[in-house]
Amino acid sequence: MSLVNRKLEHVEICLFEDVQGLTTTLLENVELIHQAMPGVTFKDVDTSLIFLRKRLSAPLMVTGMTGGSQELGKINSVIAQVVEEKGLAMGVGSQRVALEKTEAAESFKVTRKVAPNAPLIANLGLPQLVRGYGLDHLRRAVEMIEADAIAIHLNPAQELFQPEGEPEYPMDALGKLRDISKELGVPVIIKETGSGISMETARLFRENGFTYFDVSGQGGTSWIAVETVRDRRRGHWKANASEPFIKWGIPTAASVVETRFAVPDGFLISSGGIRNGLDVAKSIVLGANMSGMANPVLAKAVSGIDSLKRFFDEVIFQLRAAMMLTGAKNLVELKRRPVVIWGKLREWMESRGITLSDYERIRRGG
Ligand SMILES: CC(C)CCOP(=O)(O)OP(=O)(O)O
Ligand SMILES: [Mg+2]
Repeated sequence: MSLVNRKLEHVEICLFEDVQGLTTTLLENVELIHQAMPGVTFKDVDTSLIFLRKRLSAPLMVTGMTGGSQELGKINSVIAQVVEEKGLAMGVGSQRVALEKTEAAESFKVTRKVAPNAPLIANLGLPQLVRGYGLDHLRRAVEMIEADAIAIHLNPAQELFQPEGEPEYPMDALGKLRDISKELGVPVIIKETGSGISMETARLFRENGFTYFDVSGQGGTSWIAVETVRDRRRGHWKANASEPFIKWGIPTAASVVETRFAVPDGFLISSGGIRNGLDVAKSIVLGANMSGMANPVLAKAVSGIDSLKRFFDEVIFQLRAAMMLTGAKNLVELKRRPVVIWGKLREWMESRGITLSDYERIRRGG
C-alpha cells in the first residue's frame, strides 16, 4: 500500500464512511451559566488571542489532516486561504509522505504560499522517530511550510489497527524527541489523534519540557474505525479484533480536564469532536486555550471556499454569543466564568481524583 494511496483513502473514508461521532466528547456534561444581565454588548465581544507569537481573530485552528497528492493539496489550499482571511491557524497532515516522496511536498508547500501570515503547524508521527527520523527530518517538515510549530502526533491506537501500521512507542523515542526539540527552533505540539491525552501522558511530556498539547480526544473521528474500514477492505483479520476498541479512548472534555490538571502552565488545544462555537466556548471555560476542528472543516472545504468561510462565520458567531450570554467580553474573562460539570464527566473526574474545587482553581489560572 503506497503512502499516497493511504492518504487518499483516509480522506475518502473520513468523508463517506461511518467513522464519526461513534462516541461523545462529554462536552454535553459541561454547562455554561446564562447571565440575564451579562454586562456585555455583543459588538464589544473580543475573541482574539496570541498563538505562536501571532494574533488570531478567534481561539480556533484547523488541526492537521492531509496532504500528499495534487487533490489533497487542493484541500490544503482551500483551508489555508480561508484560515488566512479569517485570521485563524492551521495544521497540515503528516508530512512523512513528502519526506519520502519529494513530489508530494507541493501539496503542503501550497499552504504557506496562500497563507503568508497565518500560524501554520507542521506534522510528523512519533513512530517515525523510532524508525530513524531525526532533527533533519523535523527541520525539513518545518521548512517545507515555514511552520511556526510542529505537531508530533501520538497515534498508537490507530497504528495498532492500521493494516500496515507501526505500533512502536518505546520510551527512548520521547528522549530523542526531547533532544531534537532543543535544537529545532520552533515549539513542538504534542498531539493525539482521536484517543485523547491522559494526565499521566501530559505529566510525562511536561517533565520532558513540552508545554503545547493538542488533546484530540474521543468524540469526533475514530481513527480505530477508519483503519478498521481499511482492514475490512483488505480482508485483514484485525477488522474483527477492533470491535471492542471502537469506543476506546478519553473523551475530549475529560482529556482537557486531565491535561490542564496535569499541566497548569501548558498551552492546550481542545480538539476531537469540536463541532460548533459553543463547543469552543465550553472548551475555554473547561481550561483549554483554544479549540481545533478537523472533519467538519474537511467536509466544508471539499464543498468549496465559500462554504468553509460561512462555516467559520457561524462558529465564531456561536462563540461570541456564548461569551455575551455568560458575561465574558474577552477570552480571559471567559475562562474565569462559572461552569457546571455534571454527569459522566463529573464521575470521570472524581474517579481520577480530580476534585471540582481543585479543578476550579487550576482552570481559572491559579
Ligand atoms: C490521524 C492520522 C491521520 C495520523 C496519520 O496517520 P498515518 O499513520 O497514515 O500517518 P503517517 O503517514 O505519518 O504514517
Ligand atoms: Mg503512521
